[in-house]
Amino acid sequence: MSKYIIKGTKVLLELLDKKSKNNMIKSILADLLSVACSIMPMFGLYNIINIILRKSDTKGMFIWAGVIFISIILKIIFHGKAIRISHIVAYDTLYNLRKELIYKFSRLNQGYMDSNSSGKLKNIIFDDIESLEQFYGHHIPEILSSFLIPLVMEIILLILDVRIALVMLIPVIIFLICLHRTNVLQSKNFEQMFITQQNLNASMVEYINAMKEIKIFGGNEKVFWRFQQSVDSYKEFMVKWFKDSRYLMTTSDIILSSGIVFVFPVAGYLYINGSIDISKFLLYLFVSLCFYSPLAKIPQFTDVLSINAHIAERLQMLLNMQELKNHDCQKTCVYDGDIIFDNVSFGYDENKVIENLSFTIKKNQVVGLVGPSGGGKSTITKLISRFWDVNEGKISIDGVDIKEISTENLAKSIAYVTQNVSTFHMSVRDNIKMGKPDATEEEIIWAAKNAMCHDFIIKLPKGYETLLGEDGINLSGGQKQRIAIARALLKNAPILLLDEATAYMDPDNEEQLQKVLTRLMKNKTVIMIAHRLSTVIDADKILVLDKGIIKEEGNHNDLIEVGKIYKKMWDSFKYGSSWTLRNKEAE
Ligand SMILES: Nc1ncnc2c1ncn2[C@@H]1O[C@H](COP(=O)(O)OP(=O)(O)OP(=O)(O)O)[C@@H](O)[C@H]1O
Repeated sequence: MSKYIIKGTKVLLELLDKKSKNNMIKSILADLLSVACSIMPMFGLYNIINIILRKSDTKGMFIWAGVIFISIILKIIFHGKAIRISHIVAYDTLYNLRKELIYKFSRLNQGYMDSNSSGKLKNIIFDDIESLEQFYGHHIPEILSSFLIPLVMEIILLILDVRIALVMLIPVIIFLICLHRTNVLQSKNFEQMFITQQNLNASMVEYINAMKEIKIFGGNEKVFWRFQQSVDSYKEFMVKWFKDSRYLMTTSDIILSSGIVFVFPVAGYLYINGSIDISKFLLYLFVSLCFYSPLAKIPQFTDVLSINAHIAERLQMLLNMQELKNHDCQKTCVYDGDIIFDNVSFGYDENKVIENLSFTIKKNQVVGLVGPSGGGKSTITKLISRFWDVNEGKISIDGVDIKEISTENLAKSIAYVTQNVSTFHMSVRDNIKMGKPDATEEEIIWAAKNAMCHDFIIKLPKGYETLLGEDGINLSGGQKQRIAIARALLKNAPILLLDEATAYMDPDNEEQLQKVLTRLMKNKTVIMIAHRLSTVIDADKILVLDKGIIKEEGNHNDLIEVGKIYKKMWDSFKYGSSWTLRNKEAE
């Protein structure tokens, strides 16, 4: 076995918890007993042949036949037990790994989730982890018997006749050389295989997700070409790999099934020159028929083991990835003081999105963030929520660096409504209740009414019980946003982040909702990002952000008086609104 497989097997075993390790030992012990029971029939057969040849002791023959029968039954029982326990280990481990991984994802920098496609993440959580079942459920007990049965037979043959024992080994040696060479080739290719497989998976998900845009804007050929290219490169890679290893693979397959070709002439020669009697001759032939079949399973094991070992290493790397720094807060506190950006710099990659940014948002202040697209407005709200950690500088709430606040506490303190709201595959009521899991019916309806979604919810087929998501109802963008606002209202967190929270709504509804929000935002610290400037007109302070730098700061009237960027934006906004009105009037 190559070093790679040994190292990978070690990693696979490290992924087991203590209970599973103990169970694994039980499974191996049960399989060892089953191996002992597999050897017994050989003795029985040897004794039966002797009795037949001597034509004596027919009673003894039936006793040996009974021993063979009982050994077979015991083998079935022990092997069944070994497999049952190993499957408990397998599914416990898959469950634990999936749970740990999902928990890990929630503690990782959001950048990891963004830089990995959903296809890739699904691949890791579902396919990769599922494939480990082969190792834990089958290979641990079976691989042992595949080695042990021939090993015990070989020891017995060494005691009976060293010459036959050595001849038996010739095909095994050729087989092991081929197997080793195949494994070396495999370990060289595995990394590349995973990359091509992942590209294939990602391009397939991209193709399916982009179907809507393709239908509207065309470009099928270009996107399909990318998909086709990853299918082609996967095929080419696999074909080349099999081409390189074809002789090694076929030799290792065939050499074992032709083991008798080596044993038969040597045993025949020894019988003819009187070195062994006919019972030994028959026994050796019989053993040569059974000796090699367990070994034939080893290439399958090493194949799966190499894949599993590679997956296990990647999983371990992922599980050891650095999490967002997350000191547990000593007090059970909810942070609702001033939010201070102190010389903050941040970039998603090497390019800085925000540079040396400093500002203060006082407790219970309503602050509007405006500015050209791509200026870093959403990034500011994401940094406050710690989707990412700042590269330099410090963000503090209530005087505490947010890196020192447990993510749980920070999450309790913030309600965040984004442009792209996700609803979950559950009832409307449960979707709203996510803001406060123990909310009463009255509270849910209060939140829904204030977020202006009660009216459309009661018109849904099952009202608040209507299922959303894939097999349920699809809500419009504006309706989803109102559900998210209802969630935020229920949560009643001291800090409210609204990132284009009303962007999908029509102007009449938006205005109404804005009034409700203004009322409910009292006694909360609010950061509001808006392209429609009418939304932030009443804010205590407006920050005009461009290329990650605050260009202007003040309330609406101050900024109009300054007469620079904000004033220009306001004039364009007014012109846009009046243009719409004039056109409406003309209709
Ligand atoms: N996950 C990401 N990875 C890499 N770059 C990103 C990521 N998210 C945003 N950016 C980049 O960071 C910059 C600031 O983006 P941000 O979304 O904060 O701007 P914004 O002012 O909110 O824009 P908009 O008004 O269009 O929503 C942009 O150049 C954007 O391309």
